[in-house]
Amino acid sequence: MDTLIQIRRELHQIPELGFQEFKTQQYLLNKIAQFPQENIRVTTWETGIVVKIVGSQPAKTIGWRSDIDGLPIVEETGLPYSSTHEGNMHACGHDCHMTITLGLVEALANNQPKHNVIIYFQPAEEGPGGAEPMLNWIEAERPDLLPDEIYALHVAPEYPVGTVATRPGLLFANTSELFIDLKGLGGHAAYPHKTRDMTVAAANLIMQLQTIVSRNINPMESAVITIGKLTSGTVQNIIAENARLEGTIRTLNAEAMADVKKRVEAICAGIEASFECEIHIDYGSMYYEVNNDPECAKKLLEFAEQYEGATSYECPAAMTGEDFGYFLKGIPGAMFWAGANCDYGLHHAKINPDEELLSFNAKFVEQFIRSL
Ligand SMILES: CC(=O)N[C@@H](CCC[C@H](N)C(=O)O)C(=O)O
Repeated sequence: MDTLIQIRRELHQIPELGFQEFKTQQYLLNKIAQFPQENIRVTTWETGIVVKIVGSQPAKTIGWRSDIDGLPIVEETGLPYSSTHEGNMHACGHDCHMTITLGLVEALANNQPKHNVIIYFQPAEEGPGGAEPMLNWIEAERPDLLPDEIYALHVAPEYPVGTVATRPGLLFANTSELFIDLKGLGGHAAYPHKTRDMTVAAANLIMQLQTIVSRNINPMESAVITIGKLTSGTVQNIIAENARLEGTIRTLNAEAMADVKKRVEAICAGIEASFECEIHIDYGSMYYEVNNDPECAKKLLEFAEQYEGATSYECPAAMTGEDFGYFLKGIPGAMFWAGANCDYGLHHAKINPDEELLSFNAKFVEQFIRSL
């Protein structure tokens, strides 16, 4: 079996949530230790790793970032190399991102690049966010690990393998997590008039939250409010004293995010009054938008145009979030969608990327970095 496919399958079996990527970190360190070490400097931070490859005649430093965490999803692919961590799955392709990046490190370790290259294996992209604290550590303690420009990819199930899709400017949205706790008064299912039912309050709240996008956001702009999880009550014949909504907000700019949050708070105040309950809102972690440097995005698209087997595509922006946005806030660079050709989308329990994407992108990224 192709080495990269084997690596991807091994990583696929050990998905770990943000800042718990202990086995993943050890796996990556073991692999990196097998590559020629002369030009490699390895540093760890939390569950992440930074690898510096020293260039032969460095005039600049190029960065490449891979995220490393999995998601809390029960895998349903039925694959023989399914997750062995029950309840967790690499359902966002980070197993592929890590594999491609290991392929890149190996190639650069074997054949020294001209410029310095710094590789970031970054924890906790799905949450609570590893990029911002990793960058804070680098800026405070290891400024020598800051690159002059930086790139990253994300698998895209909807595109064929070989697709390199990106755009100058905004690629991914601003995000904010959203956790809402409701507290009322529980009691016997047969005596609703003596209780304050939080299942009914939560149901009303969800429906009212959906009016923010349809009634408060300018139709010429865009926003998303998704409640991905609702928990309420304890058993079928007790009225729920507590309920909790867990979701995410997506907008195309920071101002729209502030406007949406104002409406969330106003609607919650209304629910408190009408259902006689207490509501607590927690915005969890927020990700800065992924805003590609126009020149860097152009370089990627132009390189893909002339690269054999690649399809260069200037794609529309998406409401996905990515804490790679924090890297791009201070460093010019770009992210691209890498075609993964599969039937199920990101965050689905049956997602199964076409493994052809591994060797294609490992080579593509290596050649692109050498071209800079
Ligand atoms: C590429 C991707 O799917 N990223 C995640 C990032 C999640 C950020 C945060 N936990 C949130 O939900 O707001 C995404 O869901 O877009």
